[in-house]
Parts: sequence; structure tokens; C-alpha cells
Amino acid sequence: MSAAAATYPYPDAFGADAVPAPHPLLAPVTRLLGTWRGQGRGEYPTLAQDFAYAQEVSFSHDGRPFLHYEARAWIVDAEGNPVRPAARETGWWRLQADGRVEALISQPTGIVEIAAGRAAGDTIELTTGEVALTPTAKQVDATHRRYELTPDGILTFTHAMAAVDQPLQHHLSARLRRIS
Ligand code: HEM
Repeated sequence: MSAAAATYPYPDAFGADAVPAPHPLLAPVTRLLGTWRGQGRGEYPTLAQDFAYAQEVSFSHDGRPFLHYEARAWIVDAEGNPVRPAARETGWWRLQADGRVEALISQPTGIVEIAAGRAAGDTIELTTGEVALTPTAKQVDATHRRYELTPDGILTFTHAMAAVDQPLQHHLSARLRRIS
């Protein structure tokens, strides 16, 4: 019988200069590595009112050609104070040759976005090919995500969705700054 395993020996790196070095296929997205935080606004025609939220997002890797992605959001009041926890999601961005990205992103609300797109320049766009739903999840038919790194170091994020019998349209926009 072998002894209990040691600590996980392959921790993720949260920066391009950390160990392990990023896989060459991650080149189009290495500027995302690390943790980002900021504020956003959301809306949808089925909701009585729009809302303000804060969000923390991290991208890391373990030397292989995929990113681990994690995001946690919380609703904030007009002064930015936390009101309640909101959306969480985690997933994997699989980098392919020529900057193509295949993404799997899952949410505790019973939704899994399986998306594809491209990292080109400072922009990554992901469009769902499929949305998988658990039996009690809200109906979501499609999503479109856009991440853009601006020259002044802001990561902007927009999310549109076709859900609950509505056509594809804006749900979220946020601006995030790197915190580590
Ligand atoms: C930063 C991330 C997000 C935030 C802060 C957020 C926030 C909200 C809020 C506040 C609502 C109103 C209901 C409630 O109070 O819970 C809502 C509804 C909803 N959201 Fe989001 N959301 C986020 C991401 C997402 C994502 C990624 C999806 C789908 C892939 C999604 C799909 C939906 C759906 C389907 C509804 C219900 C609409 C309805 O039934 O009328 N949300 N969201």
C-alpha cells in the first residue's frame, strides 16, 4: 500500500512569467493570465430592472494548451456595497492553432455553455454551438461573449444571450482591472 499522495505537484500559473511557462498555443491569451476585478451592469427584457454588479475573474494554466477560467459576481448597490452573491462560473478555454478557442463554461444554475471562437489581437469572441441545461435550469438557447483588452489595461466583457423566449441580446457588460 502506498503512502497518501503529496500535495498536488502541478499548481497553476497565473502569469506568463510564472512557472510553468505557458504552452505556445496560449500565446494569443497569455495577457489574460491572472486575476481581474471590476464592476458591470446587467439587464434583460424579462427583468423588472437592470442591476449593477462586481466581479472577480481569473485565468490560469498548468503548462498545457488550455486556460482554467473562473468568475464570481455579486450584486452591488449604488455605492458599490455588496448586496448578495450572483453568478458563478468555471470552465476551460482550449486553444487551437490559428487562435481558435473552444470553451466549456458551467454555471451552478444548471447551464453549460459550449462555445467556439477566436482570439485575434486584443479581442476574444466566443459563440455557443450548444447550451446544455439541467432539467430545472432556465431556458438559454445561445450566448455570445466578447472580451477585449484595451491599450490602458482594462479587460472589457460583454455577454449577450437568447434566453427565456427572447432573441439574442445584451445581458452583461463589465470593465475589469488586473489585481494580480
Ligand atoms: C456576471 C454574471 C451575471 C450576473 C451578475 C447575472 C445577474 C442576473 C440577475 C440579477 C438576474 C435576475 C434574476 C436574479 O435576480 O437572479 C439574472 C437573470 C438571468 N440570467 Fe444572469 N447574470 C450573470 C450571468 C449569466 C449568464 C452567464 C447566463 C447564461 C449563460 C445568465 C442567464 C440568466 C437567465 C436565463 C436569467 C433569467 C431571466 C428570466 O428568467 O427572466 N446570466 N441574471
